[in-house]
Formats: sequence, structure tokens, C-alpha cells
Amino acid sequence: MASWREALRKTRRTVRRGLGTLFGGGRPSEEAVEELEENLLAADLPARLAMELVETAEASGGDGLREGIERRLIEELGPAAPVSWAEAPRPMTVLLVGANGSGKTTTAAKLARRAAGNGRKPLLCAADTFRAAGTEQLALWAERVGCDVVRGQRGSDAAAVAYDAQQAALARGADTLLVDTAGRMHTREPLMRELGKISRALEKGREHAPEETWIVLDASIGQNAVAQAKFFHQAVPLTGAILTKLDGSAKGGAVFAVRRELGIPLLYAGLGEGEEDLAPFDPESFVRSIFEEDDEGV
Ligand SMILES: Nc1nc2c(ncn2[C@@H]2O[C@H](COP(=O)(O)OP(=O)(O)OP(=O)(O)O)[C@@H](O)[C@H]2O)c(=O)[nH]1
Repeated sequence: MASWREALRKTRRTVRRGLGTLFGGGRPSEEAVEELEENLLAADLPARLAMELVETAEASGGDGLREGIERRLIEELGPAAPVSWAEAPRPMTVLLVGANGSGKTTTAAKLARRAAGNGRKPLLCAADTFRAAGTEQLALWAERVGCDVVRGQRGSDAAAVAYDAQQAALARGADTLLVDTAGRMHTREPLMRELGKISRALEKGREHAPEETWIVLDASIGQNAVAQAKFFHQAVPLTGAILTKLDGSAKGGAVFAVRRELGIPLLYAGLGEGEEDLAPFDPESFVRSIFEEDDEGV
């Protein structure tokens, strides 16, 4: 599995660029503090938070500055909120939603693998009825992670496919249904309404379903992910967020806006394209990987 440090290389470089001796002890120079401010904003930290850290640096005598900043940021993210697969209800349905290409299909497969690794019996549902390729891709992933998949006909009703998959899960004794939906632009109202329809179809099939509705957000779009997620939240109440492609993004600071403004737990982070590259979101590993010097001194 990709490590946090490896994955957050781009964000770390953005944050640490040109900081020289800022974290080396000694009173920070004005230039170094200015550089810090620019870097934090470039890494897409919310401006409010960046200002606060700059003030901390200005007031600091230098000693323990990095540790102080890290502590503040870890506190800002709040405690980790890991998914407890052992304690989660059985059966459980998880609806995955998000924009085009945000990483839903890949994440669905990664989650199936995790669920299976934690003693559950997952079933994947391809409720993307727009693109045959989308369904095909999930089927390939399912094979790779050794999980069954239920798919609908192209052009069929996504809500009906999800309903049938839930019945199939009950019939086959699968306790964790992961429903992969088609990617959609948050501004396309009919498509957003379809999410509500899928969710209601699941509830019709089984009371309390879907137990979870998780949004899959692409970290490379930075804080724009927040606005996007708010539209989805209106269409279907979200219970958690997964941030993908942190490894390809220099805008990892967006995590703070996502956490604070959405008010839903950050469950997992996508740290690579492989089936194992999904890590329970860990505020401490995240923050430390951004500020700690790496082997190349950056
Ligand atoms: N580097 C990296 N790439 C990722 C991650 N998650 C997904 N991807 C890549 O992002 C691309 C899109 O992923 P998909 O899973 O197909 O996205 P999707 O949301 O299902 O796409 P649509 O169904 O078309 O909306 C693929 O090339 C994935 O390999 C991640 O955490 N890190």
C-alpha cells in the first residue's frame, strides 16, 4: 500500500518550497513567513487557517514552530473516524456518489476488498447504466478483488438495478452491498434527482437502506470539492466522504475545508491507483506527511 509520506509528496513540496530554515529553530524571517503564507494558500489550505498559522509563525521564537503548526492542524481535523466493518450493520448497503471521474468505481472495488478483508461478504453493484464501459470497468475490478458483481442493462433504470442488486445481496447472503453510481455533474438537476430515486428504491427494498451514502471527491480539484459535495448533500444526505487522488494532488490542504465545511466524517483517502491504495483517513499521518522533511530534504 502506498504510504502517506509517498502519496503526499506533491502537497509537501508545495508547502515546504523555499522555506529554508523556517523550521530549523531561530526567529523566522519576514520573507520566510511570507513564503509560508503563499505556500499554504498554494496547497489550498483555507485562507482563514493559513492566516492563523502565519500569525503563529510571526509570534514564534522559532523553537517548536513546526510541531505547533502540526498540532493545530491535527486538532482542526478532529479525531479519526474509521469505518468499523466488524460493527457495521449486517446487511448494509453503501451508496457511492460523486462527479465524473472522481474515482467511484476504483474506490468501490477498494472498499469491497477491505470489507472482505474484515470478514464481510461484499457484493458490488454497477448502477452506472449510461456507459457500458463504466459497468465493464467495475466488472474487471470485481474480478481482480474476487467479489461478485451485479449489473444492469445499458440504458435501464439505475434505481431498478440498485433495487435488484439489494434483493440479490439478500438472496446470496452478501452482507455488504456497494452501489457504484454513474458520475454526474452537480449542476445537472435531473441527474441529481436520479440519486434520490436510487436511494428511495434501496429503502423500498429494505428498511433503513442505504445505511451509508458516501461521496467520492477528487482531491486534485482542491476546495472546489466542497461546493460540489454540497450539491450532492442536497440530493441525498451524505454520511461520509472519501478523498481520492491525494497522491496526484498538490492541493492536499483542501482536506481542511472538506472536513470543516461539510460536517461529515472523512473516512478514507485514495493514495494511489492500486487496489490496496485506500487508507483510513488519519489526521496525524496526513498532517505530519505534509510538514516533515523527506529524505531529499524537501
Ligand atoms: N492516483 C490515483 N488515481 C486514482 C485514485 N482513485 C481513482 N484513480 C484514477 O482515477 C481515474 C478515474 O477513476 P474511476 O474509478 O473510473 O472514476 P469514476 O468516478 O468511477 O468515473 P465515472 O464513472 O466515469 O464517473 C482512474 O484512472 C483511476 O485509476 C487515487 O486514489 N489515486
